[in-house]
Amino acid sequence: IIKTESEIKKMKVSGKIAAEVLEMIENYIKPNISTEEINNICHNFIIKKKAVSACLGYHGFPKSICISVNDVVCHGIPNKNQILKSGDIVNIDVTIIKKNYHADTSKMFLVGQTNILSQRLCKIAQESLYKSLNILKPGIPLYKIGEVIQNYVENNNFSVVKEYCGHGIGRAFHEEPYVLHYKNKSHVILEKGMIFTIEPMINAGSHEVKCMKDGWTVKTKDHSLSAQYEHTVLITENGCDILTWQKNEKIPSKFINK
Ligand SMILES: CCc1ccsc1-c1ccc(O)c(O)c1
Ligand SMILES: [Mn+2]
Ligand SMILES: [Mn+2]
Repeated sequence: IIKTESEIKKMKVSGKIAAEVLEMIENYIKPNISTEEINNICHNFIIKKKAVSACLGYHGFPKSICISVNDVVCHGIPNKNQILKSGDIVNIDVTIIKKNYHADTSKMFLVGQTNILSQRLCKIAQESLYKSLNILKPGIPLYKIGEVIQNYVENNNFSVVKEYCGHGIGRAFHEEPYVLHYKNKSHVILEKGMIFTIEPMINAGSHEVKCMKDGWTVKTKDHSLSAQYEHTVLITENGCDILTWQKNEKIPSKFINK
């Protein structure tokens, strides 16, 4: 769905708030904090920004953000008995609504001392998102996103989760176009004014996942680590505008359009 100029203005405001939640929480991500506490800190910040969480109550989700630790792929439920420890890798996924317009973003946080595999998995996951962001402009086919991500991830001996995808976003949390993170044959062509997320989930082992009995928590089938990064992007005249960009976020120069 193509957004009008006034809708784009509102989406930029929402995107900034969602990015600020992830910037704000950074200093709290240390050993011995519970994921429930992280949820509450983020919830209160969102309220202070006169916004609301889009996750709370969405299909019955019980908390305000998703926190997915280690082999949890996505939709981890904040829990007072889940205490972060040194070596954990943690995805915090934030979706807020401000004046009816959504913005959705997530990133990885490394707790204390993490091992080389954890660091490499997070790096490749983030770079796969950046490589896809770098090709975005009106006229390119949507399937190029999945092609770029899957090629980069598999060339680095990791795998791409297939069960979950990126999505159009605006007045609704999820709308067309749906954005696959692996090779596909979508006929959709990117147009100026399109707004959607790209949110690749990358596993250290097999791409296979399974949902836990709580009906939410998704884990890797082989218990390997998983990492995810997500941005909400706007397709512009000559490229894209990352609406959930963080102030100190930088695309390593090797990914800047030559
Ligand atoms: C907790 C929100 C939720 C519930 C069912 S799917 C989902 C979700 C979580 C993170 C997302 O980035 C997303 O697009 C959807
Ligand atoms: Mn998200
Ligand atoms: Mn999303």
